[in-house]
Amino acid sequence: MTRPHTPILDRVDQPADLKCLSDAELSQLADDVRAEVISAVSETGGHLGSSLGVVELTVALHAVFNAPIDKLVWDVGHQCYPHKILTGRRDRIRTLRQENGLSGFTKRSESNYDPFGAAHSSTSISAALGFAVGRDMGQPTGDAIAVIGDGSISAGMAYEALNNAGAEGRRLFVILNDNEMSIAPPVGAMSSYLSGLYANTPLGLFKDMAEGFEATLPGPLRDGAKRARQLVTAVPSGGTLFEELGFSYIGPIDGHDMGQLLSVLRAAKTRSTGPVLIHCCTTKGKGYKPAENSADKYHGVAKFDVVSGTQHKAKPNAPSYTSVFGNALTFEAQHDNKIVGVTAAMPSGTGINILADALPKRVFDVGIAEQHAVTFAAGMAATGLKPFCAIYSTFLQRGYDQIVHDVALQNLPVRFAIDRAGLVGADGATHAGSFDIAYMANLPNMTVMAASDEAELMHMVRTAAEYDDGPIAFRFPRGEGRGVDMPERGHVIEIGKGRIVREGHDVAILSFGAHLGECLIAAEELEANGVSTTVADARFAKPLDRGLIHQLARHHKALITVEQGAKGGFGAMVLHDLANQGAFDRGLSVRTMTLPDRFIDHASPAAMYVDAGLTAVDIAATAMQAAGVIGKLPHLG
Ligand SMILES: Cc1ncc(C[n+]2csc(CCOP(=O)(O)OP(=O)(O)O)c2C)c(N)n1
Ligand SMILES: CC(=O)[C@@H](O)[C@H](O)COP(=O)(O)O
Ligand SMILES: [Mg+2]
Repeated sequence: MTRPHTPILDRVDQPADLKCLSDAELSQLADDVRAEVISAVSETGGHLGSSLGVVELTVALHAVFNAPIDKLVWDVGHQCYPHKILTGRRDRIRTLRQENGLSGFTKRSESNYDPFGAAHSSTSISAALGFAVGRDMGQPTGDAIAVIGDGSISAGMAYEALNNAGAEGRRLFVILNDNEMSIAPPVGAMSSYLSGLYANTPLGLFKDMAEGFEATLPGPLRDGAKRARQLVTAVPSGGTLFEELGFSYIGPIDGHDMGQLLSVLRAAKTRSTGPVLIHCCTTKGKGYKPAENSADKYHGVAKFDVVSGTQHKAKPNAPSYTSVFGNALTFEAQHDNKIVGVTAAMPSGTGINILADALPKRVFDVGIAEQHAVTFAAGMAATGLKPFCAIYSTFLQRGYDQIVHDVALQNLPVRFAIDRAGLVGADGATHAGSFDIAYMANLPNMTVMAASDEAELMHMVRTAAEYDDGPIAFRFPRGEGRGVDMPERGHVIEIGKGRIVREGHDVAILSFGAHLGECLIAAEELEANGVSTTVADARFAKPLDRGLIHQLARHHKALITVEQGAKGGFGAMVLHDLANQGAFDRGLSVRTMTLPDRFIDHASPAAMYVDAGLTAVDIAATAMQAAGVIGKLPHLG
């Protein structure tokens, strides 16, 4: 593959090297970095659009500030590829998101230029304020700079941080990277507010700032310039929300104009004593036409052809769980006008876009605001509506107190559609859906299901739609289904009832969720070793199918539970039940197979499950060991 010609970038190993470059060379460096990002991501896939949008900003920040003593905190971290290239990781940039390669996000263990890890949004201002306090209390820390996007600033945490930072009044820089995009076009009043801030101030008016900050400030009627001068003169005038919160506001500025960026950052660095917000306007996908022209601005892409922009996506063998969910929900909603869908800035990721296309008035995209999404759904449920709150397992963690306090405690029938359950692959540990079984199943009133295939998912959507007695959750993984036959419409499953999928008499494997396929493969291998194996699909972690568990416990030597989730989940529930029914007193041999008690690094999902010890071989080996059978696993080993 031809590598781009990058003469200036070739002279840069560390941010310190930028200090030797002229402003004109810094502009050329940005061009080189952009070419390198496009080339690298074409080979790895990843979050291209966001990274392309901050190329100039990244170069300017590293030219003006002094990382790693100054702390550059990237919100989400999905836009940090230019930062990685400039901070000693260029030699590994083509390993992005690959097994044993660079993470797709900032990660403390990867580089001391990543002072704070991320991947979930809206944490940067809080973390940067923490660094500012550390600095002021004598810790070896320089300036703290948070870079946060217009999508990410919609989350509650960002306001909690602005509120605190404004009151603290410490020197702190927040760069608002406003590209008028989240993953989807941004939603909400804050987004409109930000657009309004620069609607009447063409960015071109700030061009002169490239030649000198103070001397060339545009006229007094231009709000952004007025505020920039206010920073310089320290005369407060108020006006923007950020100023009301105690920040100096500068902007809007053109985030692709190196001259403007350098002037403003240098002035802010030299003069500010308190918190400053620099409103920087950028274009997601900047400088790569296929990205700029696409509806999602190439937010997240597969490997692609650089010339055409065509992505190399593998042909699916079965529909994705997400699309099965979206279609099933739409079908149910067409039959029940109380059903509504809620997403927190992930309409296509969750399949809620399918419902939105069919019934737009029945869908609510609340922005990146999972906590609000949950309580908002609870409010709707209290009126008799049937909200389906569709949130990835990992992001639902944000809304946990709301699940406990607003939903479960009040026994409100919110339906939680938990996508990306289990290990998700290239996004890695930050995005793994590891904990939801444990954190949902321990809640009074909550019903917890997991789909073992796409047909089961349809049944669970229907079951949830018709279940009104309290909150109910169903989880399903990222990616395609198992290719099973699907009904036209799901049927209602009896609450708390699992099913036997295969009958045997030595060992029972009780699967919860989408690892059923691996359990069935393991059963074949066990059979080949003379171990007759039952496989059951538990369907419910709560309420447990106690009758099924008793039956398996009584009629087998060993019982193995399998789940795509952390310890403390389904297996733990089964252990409690077995202990309390005295199964161990009768000598039953039990093993629980869960994700291990550690975070698993990014790789393909299959490789991550190997790392986790949750393959079909692992299941078969565990079952043989539990049953006291010595043998080999010829086909799998
Ligand atoms: C808590 C949380 N919810 C949802 C997401 C998924 N997510 C990742 S990036 C993103 C959009 C962020 O938009 P913005 O901050 O404007 O950055 P841009 O992608 O435009 O550069 C979303 C919704 C997340 N990472 N964290
Ligand atoms: C950065 C982020 O949080 C999202 O862009 C995420 O990577 C999307 O994941 P999916 O590809 O599984 O929708
Ligand atoms: Mg954005």
